[in-house]
Amino acid sequence: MTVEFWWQQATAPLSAETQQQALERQSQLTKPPGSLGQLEDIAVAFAAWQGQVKPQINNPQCVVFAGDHGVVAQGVSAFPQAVTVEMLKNFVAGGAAISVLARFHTMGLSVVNCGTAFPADQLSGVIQRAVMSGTNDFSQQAAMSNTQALQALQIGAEQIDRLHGEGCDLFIAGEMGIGNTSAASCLSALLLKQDVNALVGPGTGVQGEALSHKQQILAQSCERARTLADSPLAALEQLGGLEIAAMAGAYLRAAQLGIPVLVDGFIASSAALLAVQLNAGTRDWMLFGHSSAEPGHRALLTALDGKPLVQLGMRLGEGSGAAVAVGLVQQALALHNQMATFAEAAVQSGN
Ligand SMILES: Cc1cc2ncn([C@H]3O[C@H](COP(=O)(O)O)[C@@H](O)[C@H]3O)c2cc1C
Ligand SMILES: O=C(O)c1cccnc1
Repeated sequence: MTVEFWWQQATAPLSAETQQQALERQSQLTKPPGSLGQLEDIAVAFAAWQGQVKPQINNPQCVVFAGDHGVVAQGVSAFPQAVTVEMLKNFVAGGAAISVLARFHTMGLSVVNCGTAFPADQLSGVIQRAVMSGTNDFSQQAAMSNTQALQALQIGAEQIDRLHGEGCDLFIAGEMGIGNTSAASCLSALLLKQDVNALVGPGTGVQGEALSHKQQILAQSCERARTLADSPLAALEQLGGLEIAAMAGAYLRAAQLGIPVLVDGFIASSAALLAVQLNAGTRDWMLFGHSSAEPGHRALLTALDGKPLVQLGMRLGEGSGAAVAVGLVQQALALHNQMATFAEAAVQSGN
């Protein structure tokens, strides 16, 4: 295959040898085979990723990518657009949900401005990478140009290059952007070739007539873009978001550099599907943190064949659903690494 774009380069290989050795170790631990369920699968996956029979996570990192959405002019969110930048301040000040969870798990947290409608360039502690002042209103025209889409994908890759240099061994992409359930719904509809109305949900709390209005605007937007979006990249340009593009770029580069990712909810999974459609090998490096209450998430998880670790009725984004699952991943590795074998504990094994 000719490589036209950076994301088409091969993703990192998995170690079949340490995967096999980890499976054998699981069969020798003092428990009935399979009794730790998905926790066993996580440990074996990390063994294959790290090329170590006893894998460890020492440096988990979360990056929240922020971007605004022109389509909010159509009244598709329950909150005003100014909240995107207001929340950027809150992330840095330590008061947002993801700030608390990052502290709780001793996980690094970075915040990247990919392009907001209100000024954010003076905010200290925010990595400034604005591509444009929020996307165009995609009910009327393409959300972004091809050049802007490529730039936004690159923002995510650049963050992974930085974190790889710092020894990151588990990555979470979070997002903030009023209106981004609309972008995620439309992008997913095109990528899944599904009716957008099956994917649209309340987001920040849009209900009743306002939800019908959101559905109508998003159906019109998909109709406008359908013939123009003849590739995953074109779908991103037509109906995506800057932060969604950056998340996809981050997933793509993480898979190339061999960093496992824990995917968050609906928005993150739309970026994950985009990444997998741009390079199928990206899927090999993904775990799924939770099942979001946003209805469209189920279709994305099905398409990605992802088994979420928890279902808590969360519908926040920011990377929060993946962050709560970090503790489960850490427990899976602790059990795998520290449990005694039948021989060590002098316990009789089954037949
Ligand atoms: C205070 C606040 C904090 C948030 N943190 C994440 N989101 C989430 O809600 C937004 C998407 O929902 P919609 O498409 O309905 O606007 C995104 O910013 C997402 O990250 C938030 C939303 C609000 C209001
Ligand atoms: O699941 C998500 O990512 C989500 C759901 C609602 C609002 N914001 C994000």
